[in-house]
Amino acid sequence: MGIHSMSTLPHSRLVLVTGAAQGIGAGVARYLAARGYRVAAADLKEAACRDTVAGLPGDGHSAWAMDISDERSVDGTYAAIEAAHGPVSALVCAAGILILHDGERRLIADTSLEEWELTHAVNTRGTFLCTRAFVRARRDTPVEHGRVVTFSSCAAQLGGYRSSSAYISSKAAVLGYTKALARETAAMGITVNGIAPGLIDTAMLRLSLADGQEAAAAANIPLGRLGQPDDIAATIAFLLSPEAGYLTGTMTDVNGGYRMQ
Ligand SMILES: NC(=O)C1=CN([C@@H]2O[C@H](COP(=O)(O)OP(=O)(O)OC[C@H]3O[C@@H](n4cnc5c(N)ncnc54)[C@H](O)[C@@H]3O)[C@@H](O)[C@H]2O)C=CC1
Ligand SMILES: CC(C)c1ccc(C(=O)O)c(O)c1O
Repeated sequence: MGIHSMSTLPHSRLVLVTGAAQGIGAGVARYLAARGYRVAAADLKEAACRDTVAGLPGDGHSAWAMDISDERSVDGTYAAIEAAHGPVSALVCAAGILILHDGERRLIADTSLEEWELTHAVNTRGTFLCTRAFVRARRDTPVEHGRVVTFSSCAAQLGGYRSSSAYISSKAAVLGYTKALARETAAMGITVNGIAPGLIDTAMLRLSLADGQEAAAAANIPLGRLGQPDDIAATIAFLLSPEAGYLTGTMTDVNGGYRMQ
C-alpha cells in the first residue's frame, strides 16, 4: 500500500497517547491538541481519560479504555482506534506505574514477586505491546514521519538513587528496547526516541514526596524547580515534528540538570 499522505503537518495527524488520564500523558495530550494534532487518549482510567479529552482544544479527539499490560486490550483497542480514526502517525507511551508502600520504596529483599511482575507488566511489556501494535499497523499502512516516543526515567539512569528496584529495572529495559525498536523501524521511516524525565510534578512523584518537601527536592535540581508536564510535552512536540526526522534511538533527559551525563 502507498504512503498515507497528509496535506499539512501536524494538522490531520493522529497521535495515540497512553497514560492520558492524568499527569504527563494528559499534559502531552493537551499540548499536542493545541498544536493541531488529533489525539486518541488511552488509559486504564476511562472516566478520567474522557475528562482529559473533553478539555482538549480542537476536534477529532477520542478517549479509550486500554490496559497496556494486556495483549488483547492493546490489540483490540488499537484496532478500534484505527478503524474509527485512520492510521496513527505518532505513538506516545506515557502510561506507567511506580508501586510504593505508604510512600516508601521497598528494598530488594522485601520486594514481592507480585510487585516485580506487575511493574514490568505495565512499564516494560506495556511499552512492547503498544509499540508492536503500532509497528504492525504501519507495516501494512505506512505513514509519513512515523514517530514513537517511549518513557524511561532518570531513576533507571541513576541506578536506584531513590526509586524501587522493580521500577528501575522496568524502565532500564525501556532504554534498550527503544534502541532496538529504532533500528528495526528505521527502514520504515519511523523514528523512535525516549524521554527520561527527572522529577516531574505529578501524582506519581507525589507518591514519594511529602507535602512541603518541594523546596528540598528542587534544591537538588540545578534549574531550581520541579519539572512540569509541559516541559516533557514540549520536547515530545519537537520529537514528533518533521524537523526531528534525523533523530532516532535517542534518550532525551528532561530533568532540569538533575542528572547530567
Ligand atoms: N513524574 C515523574 O517524576 C516521572 C515520571 N516518569 C514516567 O513518566 C510517565 C508518566 O508518569 P506520570 O504522569 O508522572 O504518572 P501518573 O501516575 O500521574 O500517570 C500515569 C498514568 O498511567 C496510567 N496507567 C497505569 N497503568 C496503566 C495500564 N496498565 N494501562 C493503561 N494506563 C495505565 C495511569 O492510570 C495514569 O493515568 C510514566 O511512564 C512514568 O514512569 C519517569 C520519571 C519521572
Ligand atoms: C516519580 C519517579 C519515579 C521518580 C521519583 C523520584 C526520583 C528520585 O528522587 O531520584 C526519580 O528519579 C524518579 O524517577
